Amino acid sequence: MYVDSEVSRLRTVLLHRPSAELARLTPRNNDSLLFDGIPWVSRAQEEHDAFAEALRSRGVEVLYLGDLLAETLTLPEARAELTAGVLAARRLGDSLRATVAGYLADQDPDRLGEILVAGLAHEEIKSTGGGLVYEMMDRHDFVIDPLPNLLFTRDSSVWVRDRVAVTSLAMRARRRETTITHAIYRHHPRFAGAELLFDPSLEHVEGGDVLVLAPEVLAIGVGERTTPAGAERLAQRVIAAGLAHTVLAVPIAQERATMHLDTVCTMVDVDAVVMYPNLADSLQAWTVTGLDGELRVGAPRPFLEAAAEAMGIDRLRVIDTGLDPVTAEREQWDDGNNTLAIAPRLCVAYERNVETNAQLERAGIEVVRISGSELGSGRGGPRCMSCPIQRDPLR
Ligand SMILES: NC(=[NH2+])NCCC[C@H](N)C(=O)O
Repeated sequence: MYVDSEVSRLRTVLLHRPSAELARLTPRNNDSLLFDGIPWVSRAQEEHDAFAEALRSRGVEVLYLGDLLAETLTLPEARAELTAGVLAARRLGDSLRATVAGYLADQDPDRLGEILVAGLAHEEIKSTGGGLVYEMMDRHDFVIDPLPNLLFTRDSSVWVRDRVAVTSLAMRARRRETTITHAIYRHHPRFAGAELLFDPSLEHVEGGDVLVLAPEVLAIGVGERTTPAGAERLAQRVIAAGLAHTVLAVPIAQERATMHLDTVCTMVDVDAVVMYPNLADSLQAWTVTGLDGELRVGAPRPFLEAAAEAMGIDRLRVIDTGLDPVTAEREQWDDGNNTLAIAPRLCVAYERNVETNAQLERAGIEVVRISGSELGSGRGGPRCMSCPIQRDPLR
């Protein structure tokens, strides 16, 4: 387990193959579950399988969150922890909580894992003892909420060198995701000895906001999901642990279109980014460094300048997608700027962003195109859907 850049050769990645949790989405709940549409589940799975295959065929080991979860649930301690995470929901009340506890106790690890991800509807359990909460619920109400955004494995954990930050997700619909990543990293033998850098009880930070620009240099977007306090806390942790010398806190608009820094900017080479042209010139950064155990905060300056200086390069190149503002806005919305680098100058992108991809290729970046007509309805691209666990060291 080791990640010290966004672009060096990718060896191992964590993905989540979407499944029954997507079938929980309806026009009544899709907004609160952070989807913009109702995906066709089997097509979304096909698209996701093609994404995984594109990575495997280029030598990347793909780990699936669902498999790791089922394996983790064979361990009694992990099982108890994950079950407790679900039962803690206050809205259950005592009698329904006891019913759900009994139901979960009867499930084998595979099925329990599925339930933790896909949730549980009222009609799927029978309460013998009645209870006011059970009686007053609609049969389609969720006793356990589904986690359709688990698809975006980027957000619930981040590796920085050999440590993992289990994040603190801001949106209610996603909070429980980190009980799963936390349990996997704490208990699964594959991650034995991994030290936790951050945990979900801390201030809000989401992985889509965290970019490892270069060894010891992080950029953290601050907006709808990551708060200034979250950025400060993560900066303090990585600097104190000697994992970074500089952290750039980058304000982004608190809007759905730009929910994470990686929706407007991702790296495609050791010194190049693809960036939403409508804000390439206006992005700013606060530079956070450490001195004698204290954090020092510099005055805000242009992001590209601050980044290049921290990275020790002359210039951070912006691949100029040359797009007119309307095309740029459309392709940004469809995650055109959300690429996943497999190696320097080799990235995965959604095929639908025709113009952005063409410009990337003109700039010498090889683009592996995947389809995302269904996957994209959750508003996330290849970077959002992947959590790199192992990359070759950059230098
Ligand atoms: N790293 C990312 N940009 N992730 C995208 C997450 C999309 C997800 N539907 C959400 O709203 O949270």
